[in-house]
Amino acid sequence: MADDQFRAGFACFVGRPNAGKSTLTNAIIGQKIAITSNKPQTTRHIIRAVLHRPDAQLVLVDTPGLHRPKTLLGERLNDLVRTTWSEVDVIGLCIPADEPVGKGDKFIATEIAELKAKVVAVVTKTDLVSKQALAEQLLAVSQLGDFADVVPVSAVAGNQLDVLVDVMVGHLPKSPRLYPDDMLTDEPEHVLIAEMIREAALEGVRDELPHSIAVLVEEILPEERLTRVFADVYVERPSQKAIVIGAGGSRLKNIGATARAEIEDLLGTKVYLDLHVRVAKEWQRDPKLLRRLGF
Ligand SMILES: Nc1nc2c(ncn2[C@@H]2O[C@H](COP(=O)(O)OP(=O)(O)OP(=O)(O)O)[C@@H](O)[C@H]2O)c(=O)[nH]1
Repeated sequence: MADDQFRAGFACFVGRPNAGKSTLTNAIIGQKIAITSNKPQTTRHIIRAVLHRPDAQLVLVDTPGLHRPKTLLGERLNDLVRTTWSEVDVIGLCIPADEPVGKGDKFIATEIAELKAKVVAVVTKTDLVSKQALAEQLLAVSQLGDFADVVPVSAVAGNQLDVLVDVMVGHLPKSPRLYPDDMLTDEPEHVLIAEMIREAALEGVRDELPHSIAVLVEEILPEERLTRVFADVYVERPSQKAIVIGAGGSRLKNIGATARAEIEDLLGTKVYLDLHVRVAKEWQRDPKLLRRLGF
């Protein structure tokens, strides 16, 4: 491949909560980097993952969903989303195949139409609908805006992912590589680890808890035979602390076991995980704590 033909650039997936953005990012990269959950709005950090090809380098940026800001956290998240949108070359607007195109999709489509990025409409979760329903959805989606392309995919079934990547790469500018060949993500390890713990802590808890949990990794200590990880799980109220810990500490034990297995995969060493649950009243409204938590 001649160097002057090489393409490289940034892309992100946007769409309403639960549209399948994180799952799609993971499926494309083939490694669990962004954090998925069946609860809306759990993606907190911008996580870049780099897809290397002989002819191109696609840098994926994961953003949280835009939503009505009710707290300082909500406002910061929205600022973060808009900043990201303005910096990428390609935006994949994700719309699930199994839900009608709605006001939320229209709102996002209109917002991103103003940007320099090429917009590719991505109809996600195609494994959930019939061919007929998919055809109708593709039509409805194409009427939503002036898209560079419309691509149906299923991240779960692994359908059309290569087509989507080809299309996105085609819209990247000609550019030399932006990152070294062996780099998959530029997120510091502690952010990935915090997300793994957060994801484990969210499993199976009530719907109102997700926004009340935050995780801060205090220390990562590599030793000869294992790595010690010290982390705090922040909740807003004592009642939430009780939920996270569970009867006799049983839930916290499970959270620790699940997260530890993932952290061991990430670090490639045995891990000793020290988890503490702390109550920080209204952490979502506390600028100092938000900054410590990386927002
Ligand atoms: N059947 C099916 N389910 C999917 C597919 N992609 C995502 N999902 C499910 O849809 C839900 C939401 O997926 P996420 O990837 O977390 O969605 P998101 O858009 O990142 O969500 P937010 O973080 O809330 O913005 C999860 O339960 C996924 O398992 C798919 O291709 N097929």
